[in-house]
Amino acid sequence: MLDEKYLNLLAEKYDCEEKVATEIINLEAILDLPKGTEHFVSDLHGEYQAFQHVLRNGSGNVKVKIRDLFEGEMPEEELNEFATLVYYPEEKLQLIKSEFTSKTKLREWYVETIERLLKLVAYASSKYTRSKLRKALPNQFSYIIEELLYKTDEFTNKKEYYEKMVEQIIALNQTDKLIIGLAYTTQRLVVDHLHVVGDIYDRGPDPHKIVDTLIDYHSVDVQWGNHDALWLGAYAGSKVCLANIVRICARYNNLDIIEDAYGINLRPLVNLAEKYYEDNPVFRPKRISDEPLTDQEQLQITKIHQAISIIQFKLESPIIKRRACFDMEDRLLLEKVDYTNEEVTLNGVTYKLENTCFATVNPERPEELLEEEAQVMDKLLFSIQHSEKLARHMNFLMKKGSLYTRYNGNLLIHGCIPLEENGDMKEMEIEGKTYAGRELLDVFEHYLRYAFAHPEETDDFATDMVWYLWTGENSSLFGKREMTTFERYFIKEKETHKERKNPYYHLREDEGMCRKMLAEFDLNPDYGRIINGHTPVKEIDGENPIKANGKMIVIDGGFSKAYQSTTGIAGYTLLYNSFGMQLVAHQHFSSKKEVLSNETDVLSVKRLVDEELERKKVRETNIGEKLLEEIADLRNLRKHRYMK
Ligand SMILES: O=P(O)(O)OC[C@H]1O[C@](O)(COP(=O)(O)O)[C@@H](O)[C@@H]1O
Ligand SMILES: [Mn+2]
Repeated sequence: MLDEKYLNLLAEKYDCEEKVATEIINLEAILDLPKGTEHFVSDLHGEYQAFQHVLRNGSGNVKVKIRDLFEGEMPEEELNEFATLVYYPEEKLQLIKSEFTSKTKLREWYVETIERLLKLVAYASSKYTRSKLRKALPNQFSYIIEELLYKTDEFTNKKEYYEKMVEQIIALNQTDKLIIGLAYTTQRLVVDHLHVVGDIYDRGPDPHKIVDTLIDYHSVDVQWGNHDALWLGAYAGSKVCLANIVRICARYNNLDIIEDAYGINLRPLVNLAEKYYEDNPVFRPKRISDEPLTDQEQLQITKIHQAISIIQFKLESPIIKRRACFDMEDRLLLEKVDYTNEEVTLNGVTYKLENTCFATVNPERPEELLEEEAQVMDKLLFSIQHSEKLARHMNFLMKKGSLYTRYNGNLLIHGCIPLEENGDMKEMEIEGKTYAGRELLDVFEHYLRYAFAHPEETDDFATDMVWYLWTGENSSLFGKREMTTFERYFIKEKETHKERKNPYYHLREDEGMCRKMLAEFDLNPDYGRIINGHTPVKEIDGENPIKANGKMIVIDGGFSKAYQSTTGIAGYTLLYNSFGMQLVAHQHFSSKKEVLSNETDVLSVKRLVDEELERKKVRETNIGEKLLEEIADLRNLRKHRYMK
């Protein structure tokens, strides 16, 4: 029985029996609609343009709908042109219009295009309620579009009615806006809910634009990646996380993100860098941007990259020392260095150091920051915590994000569930208590949320823990024994660069193991799957993203341009509609310009993961569960208030 207070509140909204009944009827009907389409993406790594493309074409879903409707009726080129119009309506309209020489012909094209778009919207919305469709329509035209969508079928003089309306739309110069609106409505309808399985940030140039897009997206959740946690950590007051994000931006020639997108003043860091550092080949920026760097610019970035890397290594030491439970003593590398001979001994082997830049390191106390370095970090932290835009973006990540998500029976997680070689959940002792599996992840998330809520605390356990999530052995986001950043910069021998992966990464090939992990998260192993990002699937070497008899799907295919040569493709995405699950492999995306002019859709190859035996309904989804609860409440209200 619901308590009286709650019933009273509910009765305020449904203040007569008819309203209660109407809502019950409405919700019951929704339960029998087919489940909405879920779209999964991961490891976007700042590649805004490529992300936009898969979002706009719904991982090929828009084209499928267009084909269903118009194949045979339109020749292939026209199909492609129409699809491109739906993806990039503003730009494509301009291109198409510029090719018309006669007004009458353009008018004919308008009439036909509007009609086609209306058909497409009607088709794409056929599994949704009218109210949902209404919400997806461009506000200023919703009335007209609804008239066109619904009335046309009912009247015998439908042709005339339709023509009259379209004629007026054209006469009043509203056509372009209407076409654009209908195109966006289609994009929105083909995907009901978007999951971003981590790593929005780092390596690529535009993570901030991706987050802006996600903020405006109609329905989305995020599973944090290790790179996202790094940004959250920086904002939450972790200086070592902050040093890392600046280092990665310098490494990939993306300091614009920090300076221009988030408005952070890098001057103090630049001054420090100019004072202590020279050119150094391993610290030259990796990413070649559209506008090549001048030698001067490249040199400056190279210096910044060294300055911030050394600060990062220094900042790691005290954390490792004060947090025994992180078990990272072997990462106290600055202290292991023999500064006279420029050597370091790791696991009993002595290696020569190359490309060193230890001008600010005091061999007696290597972890000590110079006064200037400390000031740089204080200033950087102050500006990062006062960037209005970053605050907005980080708050969004907190609101819509989590370490893992249980959704419609599946487990979505960026990295891993730390395991022992024998398949047991790996334990970690934190502040005197031992955790493993789901409990461990919940504790991690608790600390991250605590750190975020207390940005003024910079050296407390929770803040250090966020850095651990980036780089620690038991972190579900990282899942490797060590991050060999230091070795990769300073030691030539490749064996020192290796980062040993948690046994999870081979055990996940096993169906039984995946079932066990699903059960650990209270999901039904017969129906659920684990959806992972984080480790690039090397198609090139024949690796299969669908593992463990379909219980495990890894969708990091390399949106990140920097990684495409190792994966061989340009990313995977996953679609899950009422008929089942499909994996989409995307080929290299060159540019929006290329798509617009050649209408070559990025070739995407679909692979069936599984086909549902029966079409899945809303009733069987997370949303369905909520609706069932609402219905039960309403039935209660009906009984107690209206004695029915
Ligand atoms: O290719 P880069 O930029 O050197 O990055 C390598 C580092 O990135 C990591 O792979 C982490 O990033 P990912 O989450 O994208 O894998 C580290 O394990 C590794 O040390
Ligand atoms: Mn990752």
